[in-house]
Amino acid sequence: MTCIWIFLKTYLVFLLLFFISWHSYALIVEDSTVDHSIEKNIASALLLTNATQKKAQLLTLLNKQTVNVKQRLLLLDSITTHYYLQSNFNDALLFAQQAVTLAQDNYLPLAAANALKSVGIMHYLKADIDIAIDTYQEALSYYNTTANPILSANLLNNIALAYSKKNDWVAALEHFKMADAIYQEHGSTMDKIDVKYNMAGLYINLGLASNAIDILNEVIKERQLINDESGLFMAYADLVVALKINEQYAQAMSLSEKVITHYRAKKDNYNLSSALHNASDLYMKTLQPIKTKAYALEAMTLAKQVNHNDTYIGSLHTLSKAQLALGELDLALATIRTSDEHLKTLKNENLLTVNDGIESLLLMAQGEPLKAIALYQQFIVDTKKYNNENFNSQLSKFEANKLKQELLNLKDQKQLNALARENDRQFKNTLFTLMLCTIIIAFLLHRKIKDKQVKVFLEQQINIQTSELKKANKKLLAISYIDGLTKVNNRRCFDEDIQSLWNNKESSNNLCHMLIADIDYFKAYNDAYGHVAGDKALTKVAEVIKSNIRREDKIYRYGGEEFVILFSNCNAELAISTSQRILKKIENIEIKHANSSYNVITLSAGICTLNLSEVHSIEAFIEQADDKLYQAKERGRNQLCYL
Ligand SMILES: Nc1nc2c(ncn2[C@@H]2O[C@H](COP(=O)(O)OP(=O)(O)OP(=O)(O)O)[C@@H](O)[C@H]2O)c(=O)[nH]1
Repeated sequence: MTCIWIFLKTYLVFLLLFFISWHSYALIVEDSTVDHSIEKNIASALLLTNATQKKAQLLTLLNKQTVNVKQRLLLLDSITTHYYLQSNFNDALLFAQQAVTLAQDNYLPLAAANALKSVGIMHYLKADIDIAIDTYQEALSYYNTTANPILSANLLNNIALAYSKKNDWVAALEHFKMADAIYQEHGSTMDKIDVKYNMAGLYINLGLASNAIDILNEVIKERQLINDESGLFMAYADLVVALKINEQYAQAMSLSEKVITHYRAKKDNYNLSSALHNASDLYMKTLQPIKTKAYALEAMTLAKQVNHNDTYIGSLHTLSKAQLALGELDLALATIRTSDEHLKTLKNENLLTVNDGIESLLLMAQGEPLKAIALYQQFIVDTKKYNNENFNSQLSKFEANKLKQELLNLKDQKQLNALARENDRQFKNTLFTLMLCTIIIAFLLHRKIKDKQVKVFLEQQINIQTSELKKANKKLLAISYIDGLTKVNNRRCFDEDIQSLWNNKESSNNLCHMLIADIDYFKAYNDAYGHVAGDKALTKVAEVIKSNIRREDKIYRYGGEEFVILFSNCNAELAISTSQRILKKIENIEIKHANSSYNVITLSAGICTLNLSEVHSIEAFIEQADDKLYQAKERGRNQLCYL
């Protein structure tokens, strides 16, 4: 046994050592596949503050052969981010696309989805909205396989924004709803604020400025609370636009200056160009053409640098209006024509019409009335069309109101859902409590019923047992006073009866007599016929005595072959004559007794009457009777002697 134990212990220690060595070996082998110097270099490159140096280092590392897939993906992503921050969306797009190919070739769904999302963002920023949406959808299919709801929601959000950009409000709303549903269940506070922010964007696009203002003020408060500076300024920028639409110019302008200062400090030219464009538009609306021109020119320059097409075209338009207001007719005309070129490529009919109006005014001012009239006619035709579109836009505003209602319903629905969930929870709690109470009550009732049943049963049992016990006691008591052999009263019974008789001797007028009888030569009988025959003879004698006395008289087996009779309520003559008759009867039944001088069983007896003046104790009374019995024996047996 000890040997087996030692063997087992050694085997276990060996196994443990083997496991530790194998694990260490595996770690070494795994480590050897990673080039740590590359990891360190990537980390130090990412920490560089000089953008040019950073890009150069990242590109150098990307070209190294020893870079593994994971590191390559990290590098591509960092380079994409670098170009994005530089607002170089074309180059950012190239590197993001490389990351997509690499991730797809290596079957890395999450990395592929992330890279596709970057590609989508770049297309969006380049205003290639349809391609952006397709790319986002492709990324979404990857995210769905990675089962990460928040990533999917973020993408749905991006898709919604892209649809907003396309003025496809229904699709935008649909995607916002899908994203919102996920955020409500799985999203962080930040995610939920982002949904609000995007909803505000939708309101701006729908022309529902006051709704947008309300939501944006909420978003601003929440972003201030969580110190989300970049999100906060994006909300400020949108609030500027919403305030402008709502014609709250003073507020819009002061906020606009704050936003410009922020983006200038951050050197974020993309957002700065938008902010400058919004400001120039604001100044034009408040009839400040010099400021309008300055801001529009700066916005154009920056927008061109960062390929922000919308801002560039919008700024050209504002600039032309400012130039016209300043009387710079040639410059205004040139600006309008440049704007026309861009609008034609973008097929923006509305703005083209507006440009025509401005241009005809300019031609008239320049002394070219024929051209001006032709253009004006064109302007009239287009304006009609534009007015129609304006009507349509009114219609779409009507639609927008419906959408607004739908958005509010969505909000209400959310509250209703929350309420329903709360009600459901409360209902379940109540149901559970009720069930618990019911179970407890049922249990208690069951116990009570059972207890009652048990109690009744026990009571019945007790009653039965008690009555049986009483019967048994009665029986026992009766038995305890009866002689087992002869079935007449025993000595105990006699002792109690004589005691009670003695106790009542003075109060009662009862005349009482005691007979003591003894079978003659009974020893000889036993000797001759045996004890069984002796017992039978004893029983027979008892029977004879019993059947010859009155109901009020009592027979007792006093001991061995001796019997006592207590006679009550009778005179001495009756007691003596009864006794003599009994003796005669015994003789006459002729129980054969060869060793007796009478040849049959006989009785000798002594009888006396209780006389209180003569006897002073029970014993004395018994002694009197006993003396008489002795006398009967002395006189030859088979006879009665009395006092
Ligand atoms: N068979 C039987 N014998 C008993 C019983 N009780 C007492 N005896 C017998 O009764 C006999 C009594 O004998 P004794 O006291 O000597 O008296 P006796 O032989 O009757 O003589 P006398 O009384 O002088 O006539 C004894 O032998 C007892 O054993 C009993 O329950 N059954």
